[in-house]
Amino acid sequence: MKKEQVVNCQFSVWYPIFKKHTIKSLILPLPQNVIDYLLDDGTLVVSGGDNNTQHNQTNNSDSEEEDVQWSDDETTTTVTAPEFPEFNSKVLEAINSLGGCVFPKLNWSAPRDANWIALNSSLQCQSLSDIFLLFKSSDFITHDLTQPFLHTSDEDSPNPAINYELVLRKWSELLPGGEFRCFIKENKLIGISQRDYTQYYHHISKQEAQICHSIQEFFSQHVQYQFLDEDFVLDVYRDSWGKVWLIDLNPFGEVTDSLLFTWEELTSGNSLSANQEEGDIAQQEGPVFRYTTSDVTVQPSPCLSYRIPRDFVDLSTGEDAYKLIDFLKLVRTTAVVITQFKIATGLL
Ligand SMILES: Nc1ncnc2c1ncn2[C@@H]1O[C@H](COP(=O)(O)OP(=O)(O)OP(=O)(O)O)[C@@H](O)[C@H]1O
Repeated sequence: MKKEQVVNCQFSVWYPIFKKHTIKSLILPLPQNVIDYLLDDGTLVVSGGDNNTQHNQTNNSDSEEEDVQWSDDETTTTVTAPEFPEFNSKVLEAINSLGGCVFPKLNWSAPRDANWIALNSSLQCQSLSDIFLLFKSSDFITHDLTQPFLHTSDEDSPNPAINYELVLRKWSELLPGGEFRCFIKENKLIGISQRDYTQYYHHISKQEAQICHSIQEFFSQHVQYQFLDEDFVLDVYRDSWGKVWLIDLNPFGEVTDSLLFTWEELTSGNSLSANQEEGDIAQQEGPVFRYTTSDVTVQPSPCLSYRIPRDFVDLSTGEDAYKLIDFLKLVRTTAVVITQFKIATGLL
């Protein structure tokens, strides 16, 4: 996978090409001070309260009296949030024009690994502070900002310049059983995988031929030969009427999860073979379709390890589990207390 392929898979590159077949979205350039804020480790976020403000902590506060001590770490204290009034009003305007609820992304990634931190445990956002809370808690967002060209084969060539963007997509309730990932090589659809392979969906085994056919048709009518590259990965959604929508476009390579395939299989040049464990239909000249066929093969969710910091995952067994639960309760209570304090004192 070359750097150019990563550049081409940015939202702002593929969205104009496939606008008619995907969820309505708006793209806002991300100002440098917002990027700096997102990358600043010493700054924490407390969610809640007013939709227009975020509540954070930075170093070197001038307003010590208003501070709330949040941690023992001397470098981290609670102070008035940095404000980005101009950017904030652009974001709110965009959110309103998309119906009031959005799904946020950066150039490539959504903060899928951080939904556990949101009060509603969802990526649904109604304000800039909702977005900041998710972005600042997400390794996927940090990856976009700091190492977007990881796993590229031309790593010695200079990195292309990236204009960072906030992508706001109209919130849509997507049923996980309707999501599929398609692997396109040399402009041919070679493989389709159930996106959420951790679950068994009865309707997929019942309708495998129709699903495969509708995705193939969508691909050949609307996608094939339309994109800048001939190798890429497409995420699609088949709604309850059988209509297929484009959800996302990703680079064809290690940086993208190959789900029920392996990258070795996908890149070897050999035709994909049937897999005994998962549903797997191969039509002549058609893609191989893999899905989970029974509860027996169900696997743990790939995002499980992101819900809480890794050290806490280790703590979560044995007698230390109680300490972990107490700690998490304390974190949440502290966040609520800080928010209530700020509301009471007019800081929010
Ligand atoms: N507009 C939306 N409204 C609600 N949920 C959405 C929306 N867009 C995407 N999702 C959900 O979020 C998931 C991740 O979205 P998306 O593929 O855009 O993120 P990503 O970070 O690029 O993921 P990946 O790197 O795996 O491609 C989707 O599989 C879908 O379940």
